[in-house]
Amino acid sequence: MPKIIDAKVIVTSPGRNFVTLKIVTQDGVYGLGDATLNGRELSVASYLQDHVIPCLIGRDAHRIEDIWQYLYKGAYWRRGPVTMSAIAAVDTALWDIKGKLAGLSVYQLLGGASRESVMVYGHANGTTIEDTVRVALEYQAQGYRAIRIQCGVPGMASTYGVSKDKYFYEPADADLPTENVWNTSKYLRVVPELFKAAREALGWDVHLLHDIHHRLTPIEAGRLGKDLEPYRPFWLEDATPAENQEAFRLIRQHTTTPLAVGEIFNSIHDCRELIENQLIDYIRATVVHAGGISHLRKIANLADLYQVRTGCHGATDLSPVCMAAALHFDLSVPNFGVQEYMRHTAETDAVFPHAYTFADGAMHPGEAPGLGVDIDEELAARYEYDRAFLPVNRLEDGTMFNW
Ligand SMILES: O=C(O)C(=O)C[C@H](O)[C@H](O)CO
Ligand SMILES: [Mg+2]
Repeated sequence: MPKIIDAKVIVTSPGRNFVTLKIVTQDGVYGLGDATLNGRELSVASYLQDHVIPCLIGRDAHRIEDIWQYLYKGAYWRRGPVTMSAIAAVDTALWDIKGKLAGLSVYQLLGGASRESVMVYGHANGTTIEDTVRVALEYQAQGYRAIRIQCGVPGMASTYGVSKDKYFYEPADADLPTENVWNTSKYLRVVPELFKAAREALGWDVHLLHDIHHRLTPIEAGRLGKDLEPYRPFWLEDATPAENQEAFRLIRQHTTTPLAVGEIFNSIHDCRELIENQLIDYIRATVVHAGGISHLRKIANLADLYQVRTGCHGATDLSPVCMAAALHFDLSVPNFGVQEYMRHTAETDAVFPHAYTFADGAMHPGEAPGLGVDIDEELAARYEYDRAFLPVNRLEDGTMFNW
């Protein structure tokens, strides 16, 4: 058996923080797993270092499911982003090892390709509608078939999804949380105008997506969904906070605009009712925050029964290790929908050399055995951890709100 003889956590910050688990087997084969939890990185690093790694040594790296169950049931304290990101890192690293030992890429182990490549969506953002449309046109010219559009809201100094750089969006921007201000009615006025302008400029052969980032009540989301129907959005994401899964029923009753949710979910139980009651169209849970490839497959299998498709989170805080794992998963699952793709910086790509590629608006994980992604540890060591928080959001009267 490929016995696990060593494991370590690598924290590096090539432009932003990443936590990576490296598991080494007795014959020198190693696997990588992403464990990055944006703004709370060191909690997962400690969970792995102090509580998981000691339990891995001596185990058979081939027994992925058994180790998953051991860490999940064995901890007694189930679920939660820290626990599930740590388990995800182990799971991902073990799939990487299994692929390397078999001489097969992970998607082959998952049943092989269900499609030739996976459609991705890029992020077009700008402070004005015109800026956003201009950037979206650039994405379209680069071959993207799906584009997320976000723009600034007149009268508000900042809003989610709008950055200074037109290509790189990095919300974890300060060593203490930045405070943003929010006004729902101003926002609700601008989004239909953005979609109208985007359809006029880009035409109808491109999918348009939008992220509400948990900021509306169900009835407000229903109204926005209805207002956007003439422009046929691909999806509206995170319309309302999803702790109460039932909340999506109200949105559903008012609009046929497809709904996506789940980037902050970490367990199948976070989305079971949403899926079984067909209250959503796309599930956005991802490898690193939802228990790894093994658990995400269970979510996708449940979703498939209800014609809910996948749309994995893929922001820059998910490292290239997670991106590779997501692409293997996307290529193999029958009910794939779309994959989010925010390019990493050149510094990040240098630390994590990878086999995945982008062409014509789609990506492929490549044929390298395992995940097809590595870490340059010497280079990684040059980028020290740099504390960074996600912003917080307040209403104009100072009330704490959803970011
Ligand atoms: O990519 C998205 O859809 C996001 O909403 C990005 C998140 O805000 C980001 O990943 C938080 O860490
Ligand atoms: Mg989102």
